[in-house]
Amino acid sequence: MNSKTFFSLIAPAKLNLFLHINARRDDGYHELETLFTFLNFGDELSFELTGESSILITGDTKDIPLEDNLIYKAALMLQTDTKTKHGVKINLIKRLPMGGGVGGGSSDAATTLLALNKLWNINYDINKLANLGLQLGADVPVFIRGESAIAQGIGEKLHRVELAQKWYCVVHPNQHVSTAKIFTHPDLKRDTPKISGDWKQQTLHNDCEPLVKKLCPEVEKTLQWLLKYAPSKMTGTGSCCFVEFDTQAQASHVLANLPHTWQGFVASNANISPAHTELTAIFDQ
Ligand SMILES: C[C@](O)(CO)[C@H](O)COP(=O)(O)OP(=O)(O)OC[C@H]1O[C@@H](n2ccc(N)nc2=O)[C@H](O)[C@@H]1O
Ligand SMILES: Nc1ncnc2c1ncn2[C@@H]1O[C@H](COP(=O)(O)OP(=O)(O)OP(=O)(O)O)[C@@H](O)[C@H]1O
Repeated sequence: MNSKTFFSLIAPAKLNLFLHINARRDDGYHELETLFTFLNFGDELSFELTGESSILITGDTKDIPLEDNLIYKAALMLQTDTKTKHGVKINLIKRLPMGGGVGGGSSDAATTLLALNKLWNINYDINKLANLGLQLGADVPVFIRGESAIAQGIGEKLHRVELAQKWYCVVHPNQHVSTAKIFTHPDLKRDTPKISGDWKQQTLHNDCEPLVKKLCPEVEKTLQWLLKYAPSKMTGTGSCCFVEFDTQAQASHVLANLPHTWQGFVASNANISPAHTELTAIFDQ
């Protein structure tokens, strides 16, 4: 089979290394400042040109109705926008916890847009794809652009940053936290001042963490447990928590001791999204 009409791509996890909420806008969305890094771990999507115009999704779609699945929504959006006659069969292997704050749904959507842009020969530039992606979720543009970045605005204004390579042990406390529920909660802290000067010199934190700990004691327990090994943090609106190390061995040691009630994984971070690295290897070499 032709490797350009049938190929697999990762939809990597992201971590928010910090997340400051500065204000609430009139439309309910929040102005924030957050540092995104990508992990070398994620869902796996395969794309096959079928010769028909339908969009078929198979694999670990769990109980998400087709019309709500961000993979389907992304494919349909691109098909409608371009009026292409092409269709696709997409298979999903799900490894990222849903509602875990590691951006699984957004990353699936971004990988779908990046892949179909090539498979259907559309050739939209990254700006156009990122603008389309933003309609699917605030986190989609960073996955489309594929560079570790500080995000501002509602998450769509991205400033590229270079981060040192680290190893992370990411723990999912078996809790699903709804992003919308956290952002609409009256107790969410929404007034952290915008960072002025070099962000590396500042005290950085996640404004969602105190509220999620209060609403979800299992997250509090996870953060406490991880503290035995290193300073622990929560990503996004939770529920995943993580610790950072210089070596794989240190991160793997934490995972090896993880209580059985929780799941976790170990991964290094990447300044370029592994989805982009894989796509370049398929199409540009
Ligand atoms: C918190 C983060 O995970 C940080 O990476 C993201 O900003 C959330 O991104 P996302 O999951 O793609 O979010 P969306 O699907 O666009 O929005 C989910 C819900 O979160 C709230 N939301 C999201 C992003 C933002 N900047 N302000 C918000 O208030 C809105 O209530 C929205 O209804
Ligand atoms: N392909 C998909 N994969 C995961 N979730 C999906 C998908 N399609 C739709 N969703 C819906 O999106 C919701 C959020 O999923 P996601 O895994 O992106 O959450 P998250 O990791 O908390 O994201 P974020 O950090 O962006 O808030 C899920 O609860 C699910 O109902």
